[in-house]
Amino acid sequence: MSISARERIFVALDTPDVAMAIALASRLRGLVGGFKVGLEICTAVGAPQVVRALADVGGSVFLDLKLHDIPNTVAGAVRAVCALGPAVRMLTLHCTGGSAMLRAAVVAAQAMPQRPLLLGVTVLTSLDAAALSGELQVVPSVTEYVVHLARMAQACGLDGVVASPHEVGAIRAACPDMRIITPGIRPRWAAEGDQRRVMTPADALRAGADYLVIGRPITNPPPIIGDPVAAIDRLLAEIEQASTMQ
Ligand SMILES: O=c1ccn([C@@H]2O[C@H](COP(=O)(O)O)[C@@H](O)[C@H]2O)c(=O)[nH]1
Repeated sequence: MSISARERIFVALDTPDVAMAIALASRLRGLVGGFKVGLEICTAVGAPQVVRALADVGGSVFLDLKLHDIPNTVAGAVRAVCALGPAVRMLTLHCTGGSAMLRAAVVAAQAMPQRPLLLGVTVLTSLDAAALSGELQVVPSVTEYVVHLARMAQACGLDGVVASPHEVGAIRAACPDMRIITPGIRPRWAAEGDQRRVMTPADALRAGADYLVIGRPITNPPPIIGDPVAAIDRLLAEIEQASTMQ
């Protein structure tokens, strides 16, 4: 069954205010595929509270905790997330935690009655080639390193990876069965901000991304666009227009 562009969008609810996040999710439910919650709101109020509140709204939850610790600790955190129930559809962990950590996460999840998809974060979309080769001293190119991490994630049993849209083609060629989730999505009318490896929603979907994570362009759109609902309408119109021009 093919998935619509709308269903491929997860809105990043980056706020410490759970009431505000839930109000926005209630407004946007049905217009997008689901909601991504991460470090800001989960640190402010706790992941269980956030997940339960979003589940009450009826939203599908992408829990972007970016777990990165020793295998035993990550396994425990994965079990705790699994216990939150089926509302959590996806969970992230950093590939750079290494294969022992990734395998421990998979084993822990598989032992639970239900589990979310486990996604490995490759190279953060806020990093560019200069940061990777300079301050982080990573020798391969961004794409080579992302593909290396994706292959490792696949070998460890993860379900997919998080990467920039620029690496989707290379990941797809190396790991055809892995789901690919792309943040770093910027329509032409939205500010890049701290993101570095960005692409428009239409181009990211054309590149083959399975899901797009979009935060500020929807939650805080520029005045010429209007409010979050108008931003989604505009994004979808641009995706539709690009597909008819192909
Ligand atoms: O490499 C990554 C991994 C995760 N993210 C998260 O996605 C959203 C993007 O929000 P925008 O406002 O659209 O920039 C945010 O929650 C990040 O934590 C990412 O950007 N890059």
